[in-house]
Amino acid sequence: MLLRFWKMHGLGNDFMVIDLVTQRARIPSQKISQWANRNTGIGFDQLLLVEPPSHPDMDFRYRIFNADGSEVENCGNGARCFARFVVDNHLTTKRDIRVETAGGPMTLHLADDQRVRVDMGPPRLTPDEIPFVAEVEATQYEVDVDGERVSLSAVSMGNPHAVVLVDSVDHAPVATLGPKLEAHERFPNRVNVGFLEVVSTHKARLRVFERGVGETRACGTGACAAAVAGIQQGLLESPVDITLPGGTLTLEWDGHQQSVIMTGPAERVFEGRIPL
Ligand SMILES: N[C@H](CCC[C@H](N)C(=O)O)C(=O)O
Repeated sequence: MLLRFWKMHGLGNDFMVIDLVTQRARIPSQKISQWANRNTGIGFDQLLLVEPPSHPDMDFRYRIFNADGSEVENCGNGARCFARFVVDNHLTTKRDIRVETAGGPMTLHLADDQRVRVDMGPPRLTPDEIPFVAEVEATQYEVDVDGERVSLSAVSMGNPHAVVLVDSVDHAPVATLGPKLEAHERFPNRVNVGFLEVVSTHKARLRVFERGVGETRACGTGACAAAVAGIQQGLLESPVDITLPGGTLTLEWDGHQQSVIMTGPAERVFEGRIPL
């Protein structure tokens, strides 16, 4: 069969998006890394599947697979593209769209200025929820990386994030420390690694070495986790504009049990068909 898909991106974090509501197909896991290949495939950071919901109070099921084929709990930039996809493909007439993910429920709102506002749910901060190996919950942890002591925050947005404060993202050790932390033994499910530079109380810069991908142009859940870590440490105040290499997201968070609200763009690049 020929499978219809859209290529989309959120601030350069790019996706293959497949409608499995009007198309019936099972995607073999080995196809994901083949399609993700930027030389011999379509090329993307994540594959997003749009599926019918399994809960009556949800509009869709939203599944996310990294370029390495691993299925993950959440993708913030992908959530914005998901909203644009289902509205532009007339899969819903709603503008507040409830989706179920492996990391929990979210509400996506397509705003009039073409930006998308996502209620990402509350951050999860206890070590067990992240998961992260630690005796007690803290805003900062010390982790040994090849004999080097690294201070980091650990936050889950459904998916796990480590946030490392740096003086400048331009000189951050993304390519060296990123992969070491991604696979660190204290993160049993591996982890996304954010490098956060605080510019002012309402502005920051961020680069993210994503679990299962490597450094991306932007990471929505990473921006959420960085905002939470900065606010918890009194370095940032809500709302926070976080600028990543691909552009800027706006994050709002009023404290522990509250949802993190993320607002940003979602773009369609092209439509395609691929043999399956
Ligand atoms: N690499 C992430 C999934 C995609 C997250 C990112 N693309 C976003 O926008 O949140 C993980 O393994 O948890």
